[in-house]
This record gives sequence, structure tokens and C-alpha cells, in this order.
Amino acid sequence: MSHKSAKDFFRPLAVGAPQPLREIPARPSRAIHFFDPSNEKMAAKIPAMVGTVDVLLGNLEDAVKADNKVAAREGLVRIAQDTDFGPTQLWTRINALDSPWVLDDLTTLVPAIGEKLDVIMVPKVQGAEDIHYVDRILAQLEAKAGITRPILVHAILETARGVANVEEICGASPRMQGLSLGPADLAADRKMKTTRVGGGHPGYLVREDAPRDADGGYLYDADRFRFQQDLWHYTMAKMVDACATHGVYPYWGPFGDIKDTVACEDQFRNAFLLGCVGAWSLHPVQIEIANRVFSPSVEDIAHARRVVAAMGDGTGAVMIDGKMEDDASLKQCLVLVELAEELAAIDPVLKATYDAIETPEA
Ligand SMILES: CCC(=O)SCCNC(=O)CCNC(=O)[C@H](O)C(C)(C)COP(=O)(O)OP(=O)(O)OC[C@H]1O[C@@H](n2cnc3c(N)ncnc32)[C@H](O)[C@@H]1OP(=O)(O)O
Ligand SMILES: O=CC(=O)O
Ligand SMILES: [Mg+2]
Repeated sequence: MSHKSAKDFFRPLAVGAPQPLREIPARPSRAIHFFDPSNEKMAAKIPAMVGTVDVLLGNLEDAVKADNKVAAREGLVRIAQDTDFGPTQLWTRINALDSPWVLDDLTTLVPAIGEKLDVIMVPKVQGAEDIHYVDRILAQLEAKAGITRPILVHAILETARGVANVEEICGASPRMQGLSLGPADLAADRKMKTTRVGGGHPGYLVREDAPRDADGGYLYDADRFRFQQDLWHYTMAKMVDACATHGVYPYWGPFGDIKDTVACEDQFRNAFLLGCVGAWSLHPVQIEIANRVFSPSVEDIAHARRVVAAMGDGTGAVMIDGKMEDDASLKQCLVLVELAEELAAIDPVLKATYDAIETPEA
């Protein structure tokens, strides 16, 4: 928990810094699309991607070669200054707080493109102290540059200590926009014995009981079903609870097997069903997957609207298709209906799809 008193929580941390937000706006962010601003081929594609993806993120940290750190920072400044982002958010991922690059990242980006930067993603966050550091320096830089609205902060949950401190991280600052689960660094930090970027592992499984022979002996050699388990369930659920408690947004992070679009979709859908609002896209092919998976389906919206219509003032119990619906299932339906409305406001194709759903009689 923050050590600030409640009355000071929403006070700017530097004279002249913008007033902190009291609520994080629910802006669609189904795909956070990563690009390396020092990679000319990738960078050239960014202006045309505006409007096709909810968030474009200029990555300065891992996956950018050490020799290219300055070029990436300068490339991001150039792209941000030259591009009209319209409805698309612009985020960046700065280098780690213990790296030789992060101070220059912050002191360069905020004055140059602070008005255009919606969110700064901070990697390898360990506890509230990391957020407090970023919070204060951002306030100082915003004040100096005359930035008129606060730049929000997003933390990556990718260390064991970060997971242990997840609640205090979410509540460390009114700038906290959300958290992403970073499975690659987290696996390394925990000393998990995997070599992948997200996804399951064939060795992490539960096996069907061995059948018995006529004398009741176990047939251990028999063919038995194996059910691969989810390595990330505990962390994702813990992250979602911490985010919901503090009014910030949870995200799945990267899925590294770019060619396995089916497993990527599964990973994203698990995150969606468990409460996440989006995931990272590392390659253009993952944008469509995230946009589809993190938008409520036509079937879910049709059902949710039926429940809303049938529930009248929102109290009591009704039967729909043999199932009991009441105040609590109505609230779940409203989560989907409200998300659909937010997405329809920025996605005309989705709006037309949702508008075409027949609305039931009340
Ligand atoms: C693991 C923990 C983490 O920190 S994950 C986050 C850090 N990693 C990243 O940000 C990775 C970002 N993505 C990439 O670097 C590339 O997509 C990787 C995975 C290396 C694949 O690149 P490549 O072999 O060029 O793919 P490709 O030949 O299929 O590319 C086709 C065209 O699309 C482009 N492209 C590729 N990725 C992006 C991207 N993220 N954003 C925009 N454009 C992208 C390629 O440059 C290529 O362009 P062209 O057709 O040759 O002109
Ligand atoms: O930064 C992301 C990760 O998985 O590590
Ligand atoms: Mg990482």
C-alpha cells in the first residue's frame, strides 16, 4: 500500500505537474502492438497501422539490441512527432530502472513527445518503490515541459518479488493504468525450467489414473489420457484480482510462437475469460487475433442483452433457456455489454456487427 496519506494521494508530485486522474479511462486496448523504432522496416509500417490497432508501443527495452538503444529512442521521438495517431494510443516500454538507458529514455521522451504519449510501460517492477520513483520523476518532467495531462504508468509483472508485491504495485500511484504478465522474464526469475515465451508446456500435465487388471493390479504401462495444465493460471488470477481491487487494467503479455496462431488465440482467450482486457502483439499477425478475442462475441452480446431486457429493474430471478438469471448474472452480462459499447465507439465494423443483433423485447 502507498505510504502517502489518503488526502495526498491525488496531489501532484511536483509544482506545476498536471492533476492526477481519479479514474483510469476505459480506453480499448485489445492489442498492444510492439515495434522496434530502430528497425527501419518495422518503423516504416507504423503510420499505416494507425486505426488498425488500439495501441502502438515503441519498445526500447528487451528485443532492442544494446547498440541500437539510442537509435530506438530517437526513432520513437521522430515517429511520434511525424504521425497523427488519431484514435490509436501511443505507448512506450522504457528500459529497466537499473539499466544505463532509462534516465535518458525518460528525460528525452517526456519533453519531446510527452503530450502524445498515453502510457509508459515499466519493465521488471519489483514493488511500490519502483512506481514511486517513476511517479515523481514523471511529475518533475511534466512540470518542466508544461505537459497538460498526466502520462499513465503500466507495470510488467515479471519478477517473483513483483508477483509477491502485486497489490502494492497496483495501488502505488494514481498514474497506474494497468499490469501485463511477462511470462518470459518471470519464468527466468522464478527459475522455472521452461524455454518459451508464454504458452503451455507438454511436461506440465496431469495423467489419467492407471486402469486395473482383473486382479486389481495397476496397469502402469497402459495408454492414459494426459491433460496439459496451464502454467500461468495462478499468476494471471492473482494479477486480475489485484487490478480489479485497484481499478487498473490487466493484460496478458507476449506469446512468442508467432507461427502457432491457434495456441496464441487460446492463450489470449484464457486471459479474456479470466478478466484481462488485452494482450501484446509482437507481429502483425497477432493483431487480428487480439482484436477478435478481446471483443465480446455476437452470441455473448445477444444473450447478455436478453438477460438485461428480462431483468427489468435488475433485481429478482428469471428463467432463460432453462437457466436461472439474477442480479449477479446480470452484472456479468453488463460487463460484456459495456465493453461492447466502448469497442463499438472506436471500431465501426464491430459497431455494425453489434447493431445488427436483434434486440429482444423487454
Ligand atoms: C519475450 C519478452 C518480451 O519482451 S516480448 C516484447 C519484445 N519483442 C518484440 O517487441 C518483438 C517484436 N517483433 C519482432 O521483432 C519481429 O516481429 C520478429 C518476431 C523478430 C519477426 O520478424 P520477421 O522475421 O521480420 O517477421 P516477418 O518476416 O514475418 O515480417 C513480415 C513483415 O512485417 C514486418 N514486421 C515484423 N514484425 C513487426 C512488428 N512488430 N511491427 C511492424 N512490422 C513488423 C517485418 O519487418 C516484415 O516487413 P517486410 O515485409 O520485410 O517489409
Ligand atoms: O517482457 C515480457 C516478458 O515476458 O518477459
Ligand atoms: Mg520481459
